[in-house]
Amino acid sequence: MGLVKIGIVGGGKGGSSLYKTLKDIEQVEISMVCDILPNAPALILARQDGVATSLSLEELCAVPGLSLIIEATGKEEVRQRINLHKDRHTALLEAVGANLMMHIIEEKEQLSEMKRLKGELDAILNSVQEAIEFATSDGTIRFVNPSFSRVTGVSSKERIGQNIFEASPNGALARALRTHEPIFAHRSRVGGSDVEVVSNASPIVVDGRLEGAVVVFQPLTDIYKLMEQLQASNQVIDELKTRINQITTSMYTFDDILGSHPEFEKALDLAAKAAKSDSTVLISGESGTGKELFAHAIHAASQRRDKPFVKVNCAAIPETLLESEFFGHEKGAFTGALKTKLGKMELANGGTIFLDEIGDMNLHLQAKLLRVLQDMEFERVGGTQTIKVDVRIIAATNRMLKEMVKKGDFREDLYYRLNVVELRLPPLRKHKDDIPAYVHSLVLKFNRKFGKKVSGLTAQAEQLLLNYDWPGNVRELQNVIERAMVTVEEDIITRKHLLNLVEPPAAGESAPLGELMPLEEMEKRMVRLAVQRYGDSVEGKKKAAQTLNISLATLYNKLKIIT
Ligand SMILES: Nc1ncnc2c1ncn2[C@@H]1O[C@H](COP(=O)(O)OP(=O)(O)OP(=O)(O)O)[C@@H](O)[C@H]1O
Repeated sequence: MGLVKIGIVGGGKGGSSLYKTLKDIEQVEISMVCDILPNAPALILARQDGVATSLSLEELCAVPGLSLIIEATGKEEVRQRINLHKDRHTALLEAVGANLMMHIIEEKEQLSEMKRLKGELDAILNSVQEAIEFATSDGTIRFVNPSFSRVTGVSSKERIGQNIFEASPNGALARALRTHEPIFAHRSRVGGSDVEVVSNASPIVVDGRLEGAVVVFQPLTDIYKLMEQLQASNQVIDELKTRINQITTSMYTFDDILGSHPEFEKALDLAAKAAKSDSTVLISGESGTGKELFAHAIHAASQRRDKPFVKVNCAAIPETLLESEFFGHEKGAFTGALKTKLGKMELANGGTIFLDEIGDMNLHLQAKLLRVLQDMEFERVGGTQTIKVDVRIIAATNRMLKEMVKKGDFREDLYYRLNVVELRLPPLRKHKDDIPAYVHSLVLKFNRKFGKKVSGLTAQAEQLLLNYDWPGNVRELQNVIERAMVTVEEDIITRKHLLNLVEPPAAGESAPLGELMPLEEMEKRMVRLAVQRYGDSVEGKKKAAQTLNISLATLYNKLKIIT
């Protein structure tokens, strides 16, 4: 269809509303608008749009090719004049007819808009997972979406037309209609089905009048399923957190171990061989000789290097918890066991477990550990299921296990089971030749840490270190060098920086240990000596307290009095 060219006569209220409606219709071209008043509203609009305007009716009638003239003044006289001047092919539509036509156009537009909205709404309602039901104010059910039938098993055919006050009188929809109030998180069964649901319903009020209400609901099973999934995910997260906190990979390798004294080299060779096998290793040596360092290095050089390295300090775990620490526990196994917890054995699966201070493990647990070493099987505390693991054992002790076996404090069978490869680390006093190399590497390390440029030690200072007996071994040497590096202001460590650190305390406190002195004085000296030896760190203080056979808290109290 070609363009319908229209002229509008009359630019008042009627003319301008006609103008507005017609100008948006694609097939229509408004050729001209005329009125005797230059500022008639339709004329202003037309000018804004670039549409021709005129003050003369005759001029409008003369526009060539006009299909239609709409007379919007409602005046008989105007109609007659148009008839007189218009081309005989041009139709004339009077205001009444024009209004009717406009009304039809508007209705048609509204209808197509409603159709579009309905299409969109249908698509939404049909695609949502939640069930939706609508009822009018008298309770007649008018609409259910496909999810409604999926959730309840009741077809839309069955449901639509029923009355909600009979079908589901206690449901959220009926309540919203009764109370005119929204209803939230309402739990009920859908009438006509056995499905328990959680619903939200809202009344629909138009111009203050209740038109109906709509309910949206989900079956409880879906919500339970989600909750279960959430709980399961949380449990996995918790377990992973625990694992991450407890598992470390080995932090040191053989490259971090210094020492070339023949006796020390023997230990290194044996450790390197042990790393290639899967055998259990028992590392013995005084405190601070590097037992843990060796354990790390063995793991790092073994086939298991990419698997966990889990350390258990057998002396630090309270006896009552030792078993649960090792083997884990089931939820509710004892008061405080709020959830299932994996033990160190399970955490170390595939890797290495380092049993530090093994000599401090009680006999009951020794028996259990022996069984585990033999079968690599155990049960969690409070559990019945046998758990099988593949773990390499490295144990360490600074106690004379053999002596303990003789006294009956350590199981002989366990001792032999652990002692497959025995690695004895010599005390530092037995390989003092290595001291210069240790010192060199420590000076480099602390230069980096403290931002200093210390080049080394004077010969006298070095001699002082070589004369000392190093009861705390390499750890004590580390502490001494660290303290000296903190105090040194020059670029070389001299004897004076070390004196207080490696010699018995000066004047007043200098009585050799063979001499008698007040017990109180003796205690102070021992506390000082222990902290000097093991260092100021918490770990150092723990060891000092352990060696002095007092609790950490007591050690802190004594230090407060001394300083
Ligand atoms: N041969 C070594 N080369 C370099 N550093 C060493 C050596 N031996 C020990 N160390 C260092 O000394 C410190 C103490 O070592 P480690 O903790 O391994 O001793 P330990 O024998 O396990 O002590 P404890 O029995 O008190 O637990 C660590 O910082 C370690 O890195």
